[in-house]
Amino acid sequence: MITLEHLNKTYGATVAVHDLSLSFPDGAITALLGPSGCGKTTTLRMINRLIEPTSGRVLLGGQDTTTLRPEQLRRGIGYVIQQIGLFPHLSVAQNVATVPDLLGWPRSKTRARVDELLALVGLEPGAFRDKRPSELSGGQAQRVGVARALAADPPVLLMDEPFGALDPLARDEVQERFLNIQAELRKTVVIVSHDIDEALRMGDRVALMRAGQLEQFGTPDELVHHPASAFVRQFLGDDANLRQLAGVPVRDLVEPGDAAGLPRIEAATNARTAIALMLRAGQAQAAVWDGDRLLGVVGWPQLAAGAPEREQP
Ligand SMILES: Nc1ncnc2c1ncn2[C@@H]1O[C@H](COP(=O)(O)OP(=O)(O)OP(=O)(O)O)[C@@H](O)[C@H]1O
Repeated sequence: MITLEHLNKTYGATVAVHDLSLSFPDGAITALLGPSGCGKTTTLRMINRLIEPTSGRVLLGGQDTTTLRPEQLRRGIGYVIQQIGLFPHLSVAQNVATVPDLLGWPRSKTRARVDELLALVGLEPGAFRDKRPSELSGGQAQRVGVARALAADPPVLLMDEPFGALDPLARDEVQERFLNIQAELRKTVVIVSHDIDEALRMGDRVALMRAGQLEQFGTPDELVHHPASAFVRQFLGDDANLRQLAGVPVRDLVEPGDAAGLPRIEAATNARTAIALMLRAGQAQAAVWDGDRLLGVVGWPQLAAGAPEREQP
């Protein structure tokens, strides 16, 4: 759906993006990853024309984006940034309704949509609809930002370090929630991150950039197990395997077995956390529960075997 063709952006003598050609798969999350200054944000912003390319093209559903008016283009593209920029004088509901209001949706339709989205991002509409941004925690504000970006149901969502300002616990929670939402909505998502854990966890695909160019594009498994260059291997680090486990819920690794006396872990717990819990409990196995349903057990062999190939959308 989104295709970059020989995209370049220069600022005087600085080459921010150099001859970048890349297609972002439909209905999947692609993480743009790379060291500071490698051109991630510039690339993202050329998709919604907040930055105009020096040369090259961006195609959206086959259409050259320069044939669309920027405002028209941006209404079809949700945009979430780190400093979410909620309007402080507007309520949560009014913030989420920004684009539907611009599009002139009837009030009742907008209201229903706002409540639906707040529920989707895990904010009880009755409790949060009328709050002001200043009354929200960082994680709650970020979820309102996601709800706002999804309000007009855009097929494409661009996210620039969306969870970067959150503490690790809140970040884990919001990432998990976003992945659950995405499993349902299947938007075409491009997420900029310099956080390797986040990119490996969130990305169905990862585009690793270096100095304005694409170093490797592939699934997290491909980057971890088949790095295309020494740079990729170094950038992901020696513990890339362990990092990747942070993206695998233990429900994917469960095997039948005797759960008696084993420590309990929830099915949604990621494999890396599971290892930590088992270490702490001094056990080589744990029982995996989905609420009050016992799914089976996981043990070192499954966990140590590394992350399985993930199903690709
Ligand atoms: N408006 C600008 N004027 C001049 N140079 C710029 C401008 N915007 C970006 N650059 C330069 O272009 C390069 C790429 O910047 P960009 O913000 O895209 O990197 P990034 O990968 O998103 O970095 P970070 O992870 O630090 O946000 C950098 O060298 C940056 O200094």
